[in-house]
Amino acid sequence: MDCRFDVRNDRDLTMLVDFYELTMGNSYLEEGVGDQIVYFDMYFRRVPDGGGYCIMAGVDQLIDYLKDLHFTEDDIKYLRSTGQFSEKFLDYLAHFTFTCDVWAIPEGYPVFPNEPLVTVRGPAIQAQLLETMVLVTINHQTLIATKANRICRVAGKRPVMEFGSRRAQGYDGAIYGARAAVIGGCSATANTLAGMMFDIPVSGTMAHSWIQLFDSELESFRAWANAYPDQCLLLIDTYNVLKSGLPNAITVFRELKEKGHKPLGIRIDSGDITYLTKKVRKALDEAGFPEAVIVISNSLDEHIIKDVLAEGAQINSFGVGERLITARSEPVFGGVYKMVAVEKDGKIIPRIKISENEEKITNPGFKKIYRIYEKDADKAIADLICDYDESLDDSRPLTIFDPVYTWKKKTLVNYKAELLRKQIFSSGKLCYESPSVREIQKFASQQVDRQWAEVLRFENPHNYYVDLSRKVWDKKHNLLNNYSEEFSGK
Ligand SMILES: Nc1ncnc2c1ncn2[C@@H]1O[C@H](COP(=O)(O)OP(=O)(O)OP(=O)(O)O)[C@@H](O)[C@H]1O
Ligand SMILES: O=P(O)(O)OC[C@H]1O[C@H](OP(=O)(O)OP(=O)(O)O)[C@H](O)[C@@H]1O
Ligand SMILES: O=C(O)c1cccnc1
Repeated sequence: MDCRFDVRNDRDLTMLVDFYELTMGNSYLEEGVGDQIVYFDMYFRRVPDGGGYCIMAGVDQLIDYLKDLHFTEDDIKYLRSTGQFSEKFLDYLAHFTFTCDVWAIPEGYPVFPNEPLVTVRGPAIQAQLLETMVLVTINHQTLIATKANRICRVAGKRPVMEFGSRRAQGYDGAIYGARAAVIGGCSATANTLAGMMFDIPVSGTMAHSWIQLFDSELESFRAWANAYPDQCLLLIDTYNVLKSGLPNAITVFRELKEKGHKPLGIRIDSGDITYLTKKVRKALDEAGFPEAVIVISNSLDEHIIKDVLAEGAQINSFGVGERLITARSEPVFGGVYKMVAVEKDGKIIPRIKISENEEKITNPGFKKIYRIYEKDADKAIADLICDYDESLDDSRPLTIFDPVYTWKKKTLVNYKAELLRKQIFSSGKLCYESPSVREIQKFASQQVDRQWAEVLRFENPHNYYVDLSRKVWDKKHNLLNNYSEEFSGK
Protein backbone atom coordinates (compact mmCIF):
# COMPACT_ATOMS: atom_id res chain seq x y z
CA MET A 1 0.00 0.00 0.00
CA ASP A 2 1.35 3.42 -0.87
CA CYS A 3 0.57 5.60 2.12
CA ARG A 4 2.64 8.61 1.11
CA PHE A 5 0.75 11.78 1.88
CA ASP A 6 0.82 14.41 -0.78
CA VAL A 7 1.92 17.36 1.29
CA ARG A 8 4.89 18.24 -0.84
CA ASN A 9 3.42 20.07 -3.80
CA ASP A 10 1.99 22.84 -1.70
CA ARG A 11 4.49 25.42 -2.87
CA ASP A 12 5.72 26.56 -6.19
CA LEU A 13 9.50 26.46 -6.62
CA THR A 14 9.60 27.38 -10.31
CA MET A 15 11.34 30.66 -9.49
CA LEU A 16 14.06 28.93 -7.48
CA VAL A 17 16.56 29.67 -10.22
CA ASP A 18 19.72 31.72 -10.20
CA PHE A 19 18.89 34.99 -11.90
CA TYR A 20 21.46 34.42 -14.65
CA GLU A 21 19.47 31.43 -15.87
CA LEU A 22 16.68 33.90 -16.70
CA THR A 23 18.87 36.65 -18.16
CA MET A 24 20.61 34.05 -20.33
CA GLY A 25 17.18 32.71 -21.34
CA ASN A 26 16.12 36.22 -22.30
CA SER A 27 19.21 36.63 -24.44
CA TYR A 28 18.99 33.16 -26.00
CA LEU A 29 15.53 34.16 -27.18
CA GLU A 30 16.73 37.51 -28.52
CA GLU A 31 19.55 35.76 -30.38
CA GLY A 32 17.17 33.23 -31.86
CA VAL A 33 18.89 30.27 -30.13
CA GLY A 34 16.37 29.72 -27.34
CA ASP A 35 15.01 26.57 -28.97
CA GLN A 36 18.34 25.12 -29.94
CA ILE A 37 18.65 21.66 -28.41
CA VAL A 38 21.46 21.39 -25.87
CA TYR A 39 22.73 18.79 -23.38
CA PHE A 40 23.78 19.43 -19.80
CA ASP A 41 25.45 16.95 -17.42
CA MET A 42 25.28 17.15 -13.63
CA TYR A 43 28.25 15.51 -11.92
CA PHE A 44 30.53 15.94 -8.91
CA ARG A 45 34.29 15.90 -8.64
CA ARG A 46 35.14 14.56 -5.20
CA VAL A 47 33.63 12.28 -2.56
CA PRO A 48 33.20 14.12 0.77
CA ASP A 49 35.17 13.01 3.82
CA GLY A 50 37.74 11.20 1.68
CA GLY A 51 35.24 8.39 1.14
CA GLY A 52 35.22 5.95 -1.75
CA TYR A 53 31.69 6.56 -3.07
CA CYS A 54 28.51 8.58 -2.60
CA ILE A 55 24.89 7.45 -2.44
CA MET A 56 22.68 8.97 -5.12
CA ALA A 57 19.58 10.69 -3.72
CA GLY A 58 17.09 13.43 -4.53
CA VAL A 59 15.72 12.24 -7.88
CA ASP A 60 12.14 12.07 -6.64
CA GLN A 61 12.21 15.73 -5.54
CA LEU A 62 13.72 16.71 -8.88
CA ILE A 63 10.80 14.92 -10.52
CA ASP A 64 8.34 16.83 -8.31
CA TYR A 65 9.89 20.09 -9.42
CA LEU A 66 10.00 19.25 -13.11
CA LYS A 67 6.44 17.92 -13.14
CA ASP A 68 5.09 21.25 -12.12
CA LEU A 69 7.21 23.86 -13.86
CA HIS A 70 5.11 26.88 -14.73
CA PHE A 71 5.32 30.63 -14.27
CA THR A 72 2.42 32.35 -12.54
CA GLU A 73 1.11 35.83 -13.23
CA ASP A 74 2.88 37.02 -10.09
CA ASP A 75 6.17 35.50 -11.26
CA ILE A 76 5.85 37.34 -14.57
CA LYS A 77 4.87 40.56 -12.83
CA TYR A 78 7.88 40.33 -10.56
CA LEU A 79 10.27 39.55 -13.40
CA ARG A 80 8.86 42.50 -15.38
CA SER A 81 9.50 44.75 -12.35
CA THR A 82 13.22 43.96 -12.47
CA GLY A 83 13.41 45.72 -15.84
CA GLN A 84 15.74 43.03 -17.21
CA PHE A 85 13.46 41.10 -19.55
CA SER A 86 11.84 41.68 -22.90
CA GLU A 87 8.07 41.32 -23.22
CA LYS A 88 8.77 38.57 -25.73
CA PHE A 89 10.65 36.55 -23.07
CA LEU A 90 8.01 37.24 -20.42
CA ASP A 91 5.39 35.99 -22.86
CA TYR A 92 7.52 32.89 -23.49
CA LEU A 93 7.61 32.24 -19.74
CA ALA A 94 3.88 32.86 -19.36
CA HIS A 95 3.26 30.09 -21.93
CA PHE A 96 6.10 27.87 -20.73
CA THR A 97 5.73 24.13 -21.31
CA PHE A 98 8.46 21.77 -20.18
CA THR A 99 9.68 19.62 -23.08
CA CYS A 100 13.09 18.32 -21.99
CA ASP A 101 14.37 14.75 -21.84
CA VAL A 102 16.02 13.89 -18.54
CA TRP A 103 18.10 10.87 -17.52
CA ALA A 104 19.24 10.12 -13.97
CA ILE A 105 21.02 7.46 -11.99
CA PRO A 106 18.29 5.98 -9.77
CA GLU A 107 18.40 6.84 -6.09
CA GLY A 108 20.37 4.49 -3.88
CA TYR A 109 23.14 3.61 -6.34
CA PRO A 110 26.71 4.20 -5.20
CA VAL A 111 27.99 6.97 -7.48
CA PHE A 112 31.46 8.26 -8.26
CA PRO A 113 33.21 11.44 -9.32
CA ASN A 114 33.03 12.59 -12.93
CA GLU A 115 30.09 10.51 -14.05
CA PRO A 116 26.92 12.28 -15.14
CA LEU A 117 24.34 11.63 -12.43
CA VAL A 118 21.76 13.60 -14.39
CA THR A 119 21.64 14.62 -18.05
CA VAL A 120 19.17 17.13 -19.43
CA ARG A 121 18.46 17.44 -23.16
CA GLY A 122 16.19 20.17 -24.39
CA PRO A 123 15.76 23.71 -25.69
CA ALA A 124 18.56 25.94 -24.40
CA ILE A 125 16.25 28.22 -22.40
CA GLN A 126 14.67 25.30 -20.55
CA ALA A 127 17.77 23.19 -19.96
CA GLN A 128 19.62 26.22 -18.62
CA LEU A 129 16.77 27.09 -16.31
CA LEU A 130 17.09 23.77 -14.46
CA GLU A 131 20.66 24.30 -13.29
CA THR A 132 19.98 25.48 -9.76
CA MET A 133 17.22 23.02 -8.94
CA VAL A 134 19.08 20.01 -10.33
CA LEU A 135 22.05 21.01 -8.22
CA VAL A 136 20.40 21.99 -4.95
CA THR A 137 18.22 18.87 -4.98
CA ILE A 138 20.80 16.25 -5.88
CA ASN A 139 23.68 17.94 -4.03
CA HIS A 140 21.82 18.14 -0.74
CA GLN A 141 20.27 14.70 -0.60
CA THR A 142 23.31 12.92 -2.01
CA LEU A 143 25.46 14.62 0.62
CA ILE A 144 23.22 13.53 3.49
CA ALA A 145 22.59 10.03 2.15
CA THR A 146 26.35 9.60 1.82
CA LYS A 147 27.02 10.83 5.35
CA ALA A 148 24.24 8.64 6.74
CA ASN A 149 25.66 5.66 4.91
CA ARG A 150 29.06 6.21 6.52
CA ILE A 151 27.48 6.45 9.96
CA CYS A 152 25.23 3.43 9.46
CA ARG A 153 28.08 1.39 8.08
CA VAL A 154 30.17 1.79 11.22
CA ALA A 155 27.09 1.12 13.36
CA GLY A 156 26.81 -2.25 11.60
CA LYS A 157 23.60 -4.04 12.50
CA ARG A 158 22.75 -1.53 15.23
CA PRO A 159 19.94 0.75 14.06
CA VAL A 160 20.68 4.46 13.67
CA MET A 161 17.80 6.89 14.24
CA GLU A 162 17.96 10.30 12.59
CA PHE A 163 17.53 12.94 15.31
CA GLY A 164 18.73 16.08 13.53
CA SER A 165 15.69 18.22 12.60
CA ARG A 166 16.21 20.78 15.35
CA ARG A 167 19.71 21.53 14.19
CA ALA A 168 19.20 21.14 10.47
CA GLN A 169 19.80 24.07 8.18
CA GLY A 170 16.17 25.06 7.87
CA TYR A 171 12.99 23.15 7.21
CA ASP A 172 14.00 21.57 3.93
CA GLY A 173 17.33 20.58 5.44
CA ALA A 174 15.34 18.75 8.11
CA ILE A 175 12.66 17.20 5.89
CA TYR A 176 14.65 16.14 2.85
CA GLY A 177 17.68 15.46 5.05
CA ALA A 178 15.58 12.93 6.95
CA ARG A 179 14.53 11.32 3.67
CA ALA A 180 18.14 11.13 2.50
CA ALA A 181 19.28 9.80 5.88
CA VAL A 182 16.87 6.89 5.56
CA ILE A 183 18.06 6.22 2.00
CA GLY A 184 21.59 6.13 3.40
CA GLY A 185 20.56 3.51 5.95
CA CYS A 186 18.94 5.14 9.00
CA SER A 187 16.26 2.90 10.45
CA ALA A 188 13.92 5.76 11.35
CA THR A 189 13.65 9.50 11.74
CA ALA A 190 12.36 11.65 14.58
CA ASN A 191 10.98 14.03 11.92
CA THR A 192 7.25 13.35 11.93
CA LEU A 193 6.52 15.34 8.78
CA ALA A 194 9.16 13.38 6.88
CA GLY A 195 7.56 10.19 8.19
CA MET A 196 4.20 11.31 6.87
CA MET A 197 5.46 12.60 3.54
CA PHE A 198 7.68 9.69 2.61
CA ASP A 199 6.19 6.78 4.53
CA ILE A 200 9.40 6.24 6.45
CA PRO A 201 9.48 4.90 10.02
CA VAL A 202 9.28 7.51 12.78
CA SER A 203 10.43 6.92 16.31
CA GLY A 204 11.51 8.72 19.44
CA THR A 205 12.23 8.44 23.12
CA MET A 206 11.74 11.34 25.54
CA ALA A 207 13.39 14.65 26.42
CA HIS A 208 14.98 15.63 29.74
CA SER A 209 12.02 17.97 30.26
CA TRP A 210 9.78 14.93 30.83
CA ILE A 211 11.83 13.99 33.85
CA GLN A 212 12.27 17.59 35.03
CA LEU A 213 8.53 18.20 35.01
CA PHE A 214 8.04 15.76 37.87
CA ASP A 215 9.22 16.19 41.45
CA SER A 216 11.35 13.08 41.21
CA GLU A 217 12.99 11.03 38.47
CA LEU A 218 11.35 7.84 39.76
CA GLU A 219 7.92 9.45 39.60
CA SER A 220 8.58 10.58 36.00
CA PHE A 221 9.72 7.09 34.94
CA ARG A 222 6.59 5.54 36.52
CA ALA A 223 4.38 7.99 34.66
CA TRP A 224 6.07 7.08 31.35
CA ALA A 225 5.76 3.37 32.08
CA ASN A 226 2.09 3.97 32.73
CA ALA A 227 1.65 5.70 29.38
CA TYR A 228 3.79 3.27 27.32
CA PRO A 229 4.02 0.00 29.26
CA ASP A 230 5.12 -1.98 26.20
CA GLN A 231 7.45 0.59 24.72
CA CYS A 232 9.05 1.95 27.83
CA LEU A 233 12.42 3.51 26.98
CA LEU A 234 13.76 5.81 29.71
CA LEU A 235 16.27 8.63 29.46
CA ILE A 236 18.56 8.05 32.43
CA ASP A 237 21.11 10.87 32.41
CA THR A 238 19.10 13.83 33.75
CA TYR A 239 20.67 13.79 37.22
CA ASN A 240 23.21 10.98 37.51
CA VAL A 241 23.30 7.89 35.29
CA LEU A 242 24.75 5.34 37.70
CA LYS A 243 23.47 6.69 41.00
CA SER A 244 19.98 7.77 40.01
CA GLY A 245 18.80 7.11 36.42
CA LEU A 246 19.88 3.48 36.23
CA PRO A 247 18.54 2.30 39.65
CA ASN A 248 15.28 4.18 39.06
CA ALA A 249 14.91 2.63 35.61
CA ILE A 250 15.50 -0.85 37.04
CA THR A 251 12.88 -0.24 39.74
CA VAL A 252 10.32 0.75 37.13
CA PHE A 253 11.32 -2.12 34.81
CA ARG A 254 10.73 -4.58 37.68
CA GLU A 255 7.31 -3.06 38.30
CA LEU A 256 6.50 -3.39 34.61
CA LYS A 257 7.71 -6.96 34.54
CA GLU A 258 5.49 -7.84 37.46
CA LYS A 259 2.56 -6.52 35.47
CA GLY A 260 3.53 -8.72 32.52
CA HIS A 261 5.17 -6.05 30.35
CA LYS A 262 8.58 -6.13 28.74
CA PRO A 263 10.55 -2.88 29.16
CA LEU A 264 12.28 -1.61 26.04
CA GLY A 265 15.43 -0.04 27.48
CA ILE A 266 17.25 3.17 28.28
CA ARG A 267 18.87 6.13 26.52
CA ILE A 268 22.02 7.93 27.64
CA ASP A 269 22.68 11.39 26.20
CA SER A 270 25.82 12.51 28.04
CA GLY A 271 28.93 11.27 29.81
CA ASP A 272 31.56 8.75 28.79
CA ILE A 273 29.75 6.37 26.48
CA THR A 274 32.09 3.42 26.81
CA TYR A 275 32.35 3.55 30.58
CA LEU A 276 28.67 4.16 31.22
CA THR A 277 27.28 1.64 28.74
CA LYS A 278 29.46 -1.16 30.14
CA LYS A 279 28.23 -0.44 33.66
CA VAL A 280 24.62 -0.06 32.54
CA ARG A 281 24.68 -3.27 30.48
CA LYS A 282 26.04 -5.26 33.43
CA ALA A 283 23.46 -3.84 35.83
CA LEU A 284 20.55 -4.44 33.44
CA ASP A 285 21.69 -8.01 32.79
CA GLU A 286 22.09 -8.71 36.51
CA ALA A 287 18.67 -7.27 37.21
CA GLY A 288 17.16 -9.71 34.72
CA PHE A 289 16.78 -7.39 31.72
CA PRO A 290 19.29 -8.69 29.19
CA GLU A 291 17.00 -7.71 26.33
CA ALA A 292 16.63 -4.10 27.44
CA VAL A 293 18.37 -1.99 24.81
CA ILE A 294 20.89 0.78 25.33
CA VAL A 295 20.42 3.78 23.06
CA ILE A 296 23.14 6.41 22.82
CA SER A 297 22.93 9.97 21.53
CA ASN A 298 24.80 13.28 21.76
CA SER A 299 26.84 14.73 18.90
CA LEU A 300 27.67 11.34 17.42
CA ASP A 301 29.27 10.69 14.07
CA GLU A 302 31.00 7.79 12.33
CA HIS A 303 34.31 8.46 14.08
CA ILE A 304 32.91 8.48 17.62
CA ILE A 305 30.75 5.45 16.89
CA LYS A 306 33.73 3.56 15.49
CA ASP A 307 35.88 4.46 18.50
CA VAL A 308 33.39 3.57 21.22
CA LEU A 309 32.49 0.28 19.55
CA ALA A 310 36.18 -0.55 19.31
CA GLU A 311 36.46 0.18 23.04
CA GLY A 312 33.73 -2.36 23.72
CA ALA A 313 30.90 0.06 24.46
CA GLN A 314 27.63 -1.80 24.97
CA ILE A 315 25.22 -0.16 22.58
CA ASN A 316 22.15 -1.43 20.76
CA SER A 317 21.25 1.63 18.77
CA PHE A 318 22.20 5.22 18.09
CA GLY A 319 20.38 8.53 17.79
CA VAL A 320 22.37 10.81 15.49
CA GLY A 321 21.45 14.41 14.87
CA GLU A 322 23.50 17.48 14.09
CA ARG A 323 26.57 15.90 12.56
CA LEU A 324 24.47 13.81 10.20
CA ILE A 325 21.79 16.29 9.16
CA THR A 326 24.36 19.04 8.45
CA ALA A 327 27.07 16.68 7.15
CA ARG A 328 29.18 18.67 9.56
CA SER A 329 32.58 17.20 8.67
CA GLU A 330 32.22 18.29 5.03
CA PRO A 331 28.99 20.12 4.40
CA VAL A 332 29.41 21.00 0.72
CA PHE A 333 28.63 18.58 -2.06
CA GLY A 334 30.22 20.14 -5.10
CA GLY A 335 27.99 18.90 -7.90
CA VAL A 336 28.11 21.01 -11.07
CA TYR A 337 25.90 21.36 -14.15
CA LYS A 338 27.79 21.79 -17.41
CA MET A 339 26.84 22.05 -21.05
CA VAL A 340 28.29 19.09 -22.94
CA ALA A 341 26.72 19.18 -26.39
CA VAL A 342 24.44 21.05 -28.77
CA GLU A 343 22.34 19.68 -31.61
CA LYS A 344 22.68 21.14 -35.09
CA ASP A 345 20.72 19.81 -38.06
CA GLY A 346 19.89 16.75 -35.99
CA LYS A 347 23.57 16.04 -35.24
CA ILE A 348 24.99 16.06 -31.73
CA ILE A 349 28.01 18.35 -31.58
CA PRO A 350 30.12 17.88 -28.42
CA ARG A 351 31.07 20.97 -26.42
CA ILE A 352 33.86 21.19 -23.87
CA LYS A 353 34.91 23.46 -21.01
CA ILE A 354 38.70 23.69 -20.81
CA SER A 355 40.68 24.51 -17.72
CA GLU A 356 44.30 24.56 -16.56
CA ASN A 357 42.96 22.40 -13.79
CA GLU A 358 42.57 18.94 -15.36
CA GLU A 359 39.67 17.94 -13.11
CA LYS A 360 37.70 20.95 -14.35
CA ILE A 361 37.81 19.88 -18.01
CA THR A 362 34.41 18.48 -18.91
CA ASN A 363 33.64 15.22 -20.71
CA PRO A 364 31.93 16.31 -23.92
CA GLY A 365 29.00 14.74 -25.71
CA PHE A 366 25.78 12.90 -24.94
CA LYS A 367 26.76 9.82 -23.00
CA LYS A 368 25.54 6.71 -21.27
CA ILE A 369 27.12 4.89 -18.34
CA TYR A 370 27.75 1.19 -17.96
CA ARG A 371 28.58 -0.25 -14.58
CA ILE A 372 30.85 -3.21 -15.08
CA TYR A 373 30.74 -6.10 -12.63
CA GLU A 374 33.03 -9.03 -12.20
CA LYS A 375 30.70 -11.84 -13.20
CA ASP A 376 31.49 -14.48 -10.57
CA ALA A 377 31.88 -12.19 -7.58
CA ASP A 378 29.08 -9.82 -8.70
CA LYS A 379 31.23 -6.90 -7.56
CA ALA A 380 31.64 -3.64 -9.45
CA ILE A 381 34.97 -3.06 -11.16
CA ALA A 382 34.48 0.22 -13.02
CA ASP A 383 32.01 2.58 -14.58
CA LEU A 384 32.52 3.16 -18.27
CA ILE A 385 31.21 6.36 -19.81
CA CYS A 386 30.30 5.64 -23.43
CA ASP A 387 28.92 7.66 -26.25
CA TYR A 388 25.11 7.52 -26.48
CA ASP A 389 25.22 5.31 -29.55
CA GLU A 390 27.80 2.81 -28.32
CA SER A 391 26.74 -0.47 -26.80
CA LEU A 392 28.86 -2.86 -24.83
CA ASP A 393 28.86 -6.49 -25.77
CA ASP A 394 29.85 -8.10 -22.50
CA SER A 395 30.49 -11.46 -24.12
CA ARG A 396 33.63 -9.94 -25.66
CA PRO A 397 36.84 -8.88 -23.89
CA LEU A 398 36.98 -5.19 -23.05
CA THR A 399 40.02 -3.03 -22.40
CA ILE A 400 39.40 -0.03 -20.19
CA PHE A 401 41.98 2.61 -19.37
CA ASP A 402 42.46 5.54 -17.06
CA PRO A 403 41.35 8.71 -18.88
CA VAL A 404 44.32 10.70 -17.54
CA TYR A 405 47.07 8.10 -16.97
CA THR A 406 46.20 6.24 -20.13
CA TRP A 407 48.91 3.61 -19.71
CA LYS A 408 46.96 2.22 -16.78
CA LYS A 409 44.76 -0.41 -18.37
CA LYS A 410 42.75 -3.49 -17.62
CA THR A 411 41.40 -6.09 -19.99
CA LEU A 412 38.18 -7.59 -18.74
CA VAL A 413 36.97 -10.99 -19.78
CA ASN A 414 34.57 -12.45 -17.26
CA TYR A 415 32.38 -9.42 -16.73
CA LYS A 416 28.85 -8.14 -17.13
CA ALA A 417 27.76 -4.62 -17.94
CA GLU A 418 24.59 -2.89 -16.74
CA LEU A 419 23.32 0.47 -17.89
CA LEU A 420 23.27 2.77 -14.90
CA ARG A 421 20.82 5.48 -15.84
CA LYS A 422 17.12 5.64 -16.47
CA GLN A 423 15.19 8.15 -18.51
CA ILE A 424 12.88 10.03 -16.16
CA PHE A 425 11.33 12.57 -18.56
CA SER A 426 10.67 12.13 -22.27
CA SER A 427 9.73 15.31 -24.17
CA GLY A 428 8.72 16.85 -20.85
CA LYS A 429 6.50 13.93 -19.79
CA LEU A 430 7.32 11.88 -16.74
CA CYS A 431 8.27 8.35 -17.82
CA TYR A 432 9.63 6.89 -14.59
CA GLU A 433 8.02 5.72 -11.41
CA SER A 434 10.05 6.46 -8.29
CA PRO A 435 10.38 3.59 -5.85
CA SER A 436 9.33 4.23 -2.24
CA VAL A 437 12.01 5.46 0.17
CA ARG A 438 11.99 2.08 1.93
CA GLU A 439 12.61 0.36 -1.41
CA ILE A 440 15.40 2.81 -2.21
CA GLN A 441 17.01 2.13 1.18
CA LYS A 442 17.01 -1.61 0.51
CA PHE A 443 18.32 -1.07 -3.00
CA ALA A 444 21.13 1.16 -1.68
CA SER A 445 22.19 -1.48 0.78
CA GLN A 446 22.21 -4.18 -1.94
CA GLN A 447 24.20 -1.97 -4.29
CA VAL A 448 26.76 -1.04 -1.62
CA ASP A 449 27.23 -4.78 -1.10
CA ARG A 450 28.16 -5.03 -4.78
CA GLN A 451 31.23 -2.85 -4.15
CA TRP A 452 34.58 -4.35 -3.19
CA ALA A 453 35.72 -3.83 0.40
CA GLU A 454 38.58 -1.63 -0.88
CA VAL A 455 36.07 0.91 -2.20
CA LEU A 456 34.09 0.79 1.05
CA ARG A 457 37.18 1.39 3.20
CA PHE A 458 37.03 4.59 5.29
CA GLU A 459 40.70 5.55 5.09
CA ASN A 460 42.34 5.77 1.68
CA PRO A 461 39.72 3.81 -0.21
CA HIS A 462 40.56 2.37 -3.60
CA ASN A 463 39.92 4.89 -6.33
CA TYR A 464 37.01 3.31 -8.20
CA TYR A 465 37.61 3.53 -11.93
CA VAL A 466 35.39 5.88 -13.88
CA ASP A 467 36.80 5.51 -17.37
CA LEU A 468 35.88 6.87 -20.78
CA SER A 469 35.29 4.63 -23.77
CA ARG A 470 37.84 5.05 -26.53
CA LYS A 471 35.23 6.96 -28.55
CA VAL A 472 34.43 9.46 -25.78
CA TRP A 473 38.13 9.84 -24.94
CA ASP A 474 38.94 10.54 -28.61
CA LYS A 475 36.16 13.11 -28.86
CA LYS A 476 37.45 14.89 -25.78
CA HIS A 477 41.06 14.89 -26.94
CA ASN A 478 40.17 15.98 -30.46
CA LEU A 479 38.41 18.99 -28.99
CA LEU A 480 41.32 19.68 -26.63
CA ASN A 481 43.79 19.41 -29.52
CA ASN A 482 41.69 21.68 -31.74
CA TYR A 483 41.59 24.37 -29.08
CA SER A 484 45.25 23.89 -28.28
CA GLU A 485 46.14 24.42 -31.96
CA GLU A 486 43.84 27.43 -32.19
CA PHE A 487 45.52 29.05 -29.18
CA SER A 488 49.10 27.95 -29.88
CA GLY A 489 49.97 30.90 -32.08
CA LYS A 490 48.53 33.45 -29.65
N1 LIG B 1 41.31 3.84 -14.40
C1 LIG B 1 41.79 2.62 -14.70
N2 LIG B 1 41.17 1.87 -15.62
C2 LIG B 1 41.63 0.64 -15.93
N3 LIG B 1 42.68 0.09 -15.35
C3 LIG B 1 43.34 0.78 -14.44
C4 LIG B 1 42.93 2.09 -14.06
N4 LIG B 1 43.77 2.55 -13.10
C5 LIG B 1 44.66 1.58 -12.89
N5 LIG B 1 44.43 0.52 -13.70
C6 LIG B 1 45.15 -0.75 -13.74
O1 LIG B 1 44.85 -1.43 -12.51
C7 LIG B 1 46.00 -2.09 -12.02
C8 LIG B 1 46.34 -1.53 -10.65
O2 LIG B 1 46.86 -0.25 -10.82
P1 LIG B 1 47.73 0.51 -9.74
O3 LIG B 1 48.51 -0.47 -8.94
O4 LIG B 1 48.46 1.63 -10.40
O5 LIG B 1 46.72 1.06 -8.79
P2 LIG B 1 45.62 2.10 -9.08
O6 LIG B 1 44.34 1.35 -9.29
O7 LIG B 1 46.01 3.02 -10.19
O8 LIG B 1 45.48 2.90 -7.75
P3 LIG B 1 46.61 3.46 -6.81
O9 LIG B 1 47.78 3.86 -7.68
O10 LIG B 1 45.96 4.62 -6.18
O11 LIG B 1 46.90 2.35 -5.87
C9 LIG B 1 47.08 -1.86 -13.03
O12 LIG B 1 47.06 -2.93 -13.94
C10 LIG B 1 46.65 -0.57 -13.72
O13 LIG B 1 47.17 -0.45 -15.00
O1 LIG C 1 23.46 15.64 19.52
P1 LIG C 1 22.75 15.25 18.27
O2 LIG C 1 23.54 14.27 17.45
O3 LIG C 1 22.27 16.42 17.50
O4 LIG C 1 21.46 14.37 18.70
C1 LIG C 1 20.26 14.90 19.03
C2 LIG C 1 20.35 15.63 20.34
O5 LIG C 1 19.19 16.37 20.48
C3 LIG C 1 18.77 16.27 21.79
O6 LIG C 1 19.47 17.17 22.56
P2 LIG C 1 18.87 18.53 23.05
O7 LIG C 1 18.33 19.35 21.93
O8 LIG C 1 17.93 18.24 24.13
O9 LIG C 1 20.16 19.25 23.61
P3 LIG C 1 21.36 18.69 24.47
O10 LIG C 1 22.54 18.88 23.60
O11 LIG C 1 21.40 19.58 25.65
O12 LIG C 1 21.08 17.27 24.81
C4 LIG C 1 19.15 14.85 22.15
O13 LIG C 1 19.13 14.68 23.50
C5 LIG C 1 20.47 14.68 21.53
O14 LIG C 1 21.50 15.04 22.37
O1 LIG D 1 13.38 10.91 20.38
C1 LIG D 1 14.43 11.32 20.87
O2 LIG D 1 14.99 10.78 21.81
C2 LIG D 1 15.09 12.54 20.26
C3 LIG D 1 14.60 13.13 19.12
C4 LIG D 1 15.22 14.23 18.60
C5 LIG D 1 16.33 14.72 19.19
N1 LIG D 1 16.81 14.15 20.28
C6 LIG D 1 16.22 13.06 20.83
